[in-house]
Amino acid sequence: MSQTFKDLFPHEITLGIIGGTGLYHISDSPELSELLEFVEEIPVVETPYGNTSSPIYIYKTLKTKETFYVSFLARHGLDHMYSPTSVPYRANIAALKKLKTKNILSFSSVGSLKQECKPTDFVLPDQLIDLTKGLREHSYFNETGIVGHISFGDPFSLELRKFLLNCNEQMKNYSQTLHENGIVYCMEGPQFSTRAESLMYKRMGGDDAKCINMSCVPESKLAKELEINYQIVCMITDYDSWRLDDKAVDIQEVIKNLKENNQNAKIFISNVVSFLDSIDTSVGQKLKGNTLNSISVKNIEHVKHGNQHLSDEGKKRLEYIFPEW
Ligand SMILES: CSC[C@H]1O[C@H](OP(=O)(O)O)[C@H](O)[C@@H]1O
Ligand SMILES: Nc1ncnc2[nH]cnc12
Repeated sequence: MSQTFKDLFPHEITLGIIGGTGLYHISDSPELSELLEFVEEIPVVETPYGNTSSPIYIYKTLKTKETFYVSFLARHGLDHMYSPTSVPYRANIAALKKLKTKNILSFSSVGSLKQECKPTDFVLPDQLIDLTKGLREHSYFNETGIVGHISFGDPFSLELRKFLLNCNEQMKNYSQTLHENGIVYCMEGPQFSTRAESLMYKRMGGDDAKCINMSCVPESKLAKELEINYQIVCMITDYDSWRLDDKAVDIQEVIKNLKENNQNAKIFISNVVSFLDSIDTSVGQKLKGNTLNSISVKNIEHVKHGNQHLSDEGKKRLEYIFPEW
């Protein structure tokens, strides 16, 4: 049974976690069960953009001075039913916005484009290159009758990155290799790249080309449109297909490292949850108002007073994601 937004959770969510391939739950982790108490399961949420890909699980922190709420959603569904092209990205991010989510920490399995970035290493990219092919809905403005062009020069939240890097630095006993910046490419898939494509991406990004996945677009763009801080954590499973003396990536190669990566993801999450007291809760404020300011001047009147360009459906959708407008 799906649930409408009227019944959603009353508290603000400080950290909304999105799990990717292989990461479908966080409640099975011994590290996390000491830090987080399960509060509520919100069944698949019905939004004006369709249903979310999974229920949203809500937890509260146990060991922080202040109580924070943390949520978890599985990007591809609990049974991995949605391909990277068919994930209901707009519904997922809209539901997180409705839950008053301030920060999104998104996990993704990626191929490495650099020798030093080894399978099971993590990357916290600071840039992305969109290679998707226009098959996914990339914006909340489509079909509304208004036009918005948000700034996306910094696709990931600088403040959230700083907080995450700080958490990582403070965890002295944490041995996971984390590459602290670089470019993540997002391809359409579902097939992996050819060797020629893989080599081209590697050369195109030079030293900064770190990894490739199929899912941070449009997720990151939509989070920015809804003024939610967003950072992707890339977990390397393979060397993609640029190493000509090695075999080209296949799913068996990816699966080999999924278990270890997902265990490390849970350790990463526990580190972050342990430090939530030090998160700057005003970080989201920087994005506040950005999207309204990105709407073309002529359209502002449509938002405020409505007119023939704003359809009833468009209005319903905008009301869901931006009730403050
Ligand atoms: C299973 S390999 C390709 C698949 O894995 C990644 O998924 P996610 O980002 O959700 O962890 C990649 O983006 C592809 O969707
Ligand atoms: N080599 C690869 N290309 C795209 N997405 C991936 N996810 C995991 N490995 C990948």
